Amino acid sequence: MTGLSQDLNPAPAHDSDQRRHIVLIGLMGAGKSCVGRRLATRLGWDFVDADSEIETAAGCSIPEIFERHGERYFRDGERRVIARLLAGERPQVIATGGGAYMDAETRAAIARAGVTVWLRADLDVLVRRTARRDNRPLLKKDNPRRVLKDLMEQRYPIYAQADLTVDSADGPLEASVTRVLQALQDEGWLPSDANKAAASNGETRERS
Ligand SMILES: Nc1ncnc2c1ncn2[C@@H]1O[C@H](COP(=O)(O)OP(=O)(O)OP(=O)(O)O)[C@@H](O)[C@H]1O
Ligand SMILES: O=C(O)C1=C[C@@H](O)[C@@H](O)[C@H](O)C1
Ligand SMILES: [Mg+2]
Repeated sequence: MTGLSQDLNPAPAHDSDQRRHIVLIGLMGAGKSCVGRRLATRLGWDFVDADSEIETAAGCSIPEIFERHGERYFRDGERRVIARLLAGERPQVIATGGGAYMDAETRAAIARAGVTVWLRADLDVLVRRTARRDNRPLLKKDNPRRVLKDLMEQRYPIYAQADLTVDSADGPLEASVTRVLQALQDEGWLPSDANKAAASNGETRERS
């Protein structure tokens, strides 16, 4: 049994006032990892990337998990890892993997423990961004654009259940981070001085 199979701590049921984490969802290349990391820095919060946590638990990379065990095994591990992250008491920014929110159990757990922000980007942007690296097994296909288009059709109606939707258009990364912060403040998920508080808070405290 690998570390990923052993990662079995489910999230407790949380009351609505315990929605303490900021959870980023969206397709591959939407910016969950890079926007999430910088958002955490601005807030002075912890940042955690579910994909990295899965790799640590499994002791190998995501492409290797897909190759050795298949997607279903990855999805089971992903569900357990995200449940464990959500159970953390300390508020954190959590970047999920692109498929995580499609799992009904994970969606329900996220809704109990956090506010969900969908980073939305259009097809051309996603194709361009994901072409830079070959670490996404679902896109190791002849026509990654077609795959992304199909995933948009399947996933966007579900992603739309997020509490907030923020455009992750091209341009300076910090502009996307500012849009996320502003949306969280506008909707009352963060105090209006959250960003200023971050200025004196220093660096991101990243786990593991
Ligand atoms: N808002 C943005 N503006 C400019 N570049 C961006 C933006 N968001 C992401 N990028 C770029 O796109 C690439 C992919 O971003 P990132 O890895 O954060 O996506 P992701 O949503 O975490 O994808 P995955 O689901 O595959 O983990 C990075 O090279 C990043 O620099
Ligand atoms: O969109 C997806 O299904 C995925 C996105 C990545 O973040 C990884 O979680 C993995 O490559 C699968
Ligand atoms: Mg990522």
